[in-house]
Amino acid sequence: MLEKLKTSLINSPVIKRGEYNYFIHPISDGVPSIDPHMVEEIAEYILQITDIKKVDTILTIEAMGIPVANALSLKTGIPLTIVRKRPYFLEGEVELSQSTGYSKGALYINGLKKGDRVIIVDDVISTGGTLIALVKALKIMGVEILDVISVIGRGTGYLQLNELGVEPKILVTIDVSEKGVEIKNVFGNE
Ligand SMILES: O=P(O)(O)OC[C@H]1O[C@H](OP(=O)(O)OP(=O)(O)O)[C@H](O)[C@@H]1O
Ligand SMILES: Nc1nc2[nH]cnc2c(=O)[nH]1
Repeated sequence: MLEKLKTSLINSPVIKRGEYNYFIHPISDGVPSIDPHMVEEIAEYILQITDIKKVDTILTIEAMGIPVANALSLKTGIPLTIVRKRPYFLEGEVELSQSTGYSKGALYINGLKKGDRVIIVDDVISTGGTLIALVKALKIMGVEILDVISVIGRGTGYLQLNELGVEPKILVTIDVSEKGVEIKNVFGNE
């Protein structure tokens, strides 16, 4: 399972962003181009491992969470809410600061209210900086997080989510070094 994802990940080029070994892959970068059959394979897999019935909206983060989250939204008919990188100044907008292994910035949540039940879908979890900030903000807002899914995982950042009471489901865990990408684990194959 997830053969297209695994095979393409193993061949991902790795560049330096500062000291950070950054892999380049269609799902996490849209580069070189995104194979819709790979997105379909991923979306199907996610629907097998998460209970989507009670979800009010699928929540993703601009930008590269969008392709997979949108595929899920189309397949399920559940609305898609995108956490953006620019403000909209709408009533109730929530700002949070995001940091990754190579960038810092602000994120803005609109369209969610207390009691909303969401699943968070993103493309990559690495330091966990993005999802930790988002989960903390959602808890303050009183939004109910039913599941957290990341297509690709690297490093140990996900462990800090455990401390927030969240067990992210990571479809494929990888190791990244200057030499390239290695597959460590596939979710459900434990
Ligand atoms: O676990 P972390 O260290 O936070 O890294 C994971 C985040 O990195 C990427 O976001 P980025 O801000 O690079 O934006 P992009 O999706 O627009 O590429 C990715 O989409 C994740 O949200
Ligand atoms: N494409 C890509 N996105 C990331 N987000 C956090 N780390 C990475 C990485 O190494 N590659």
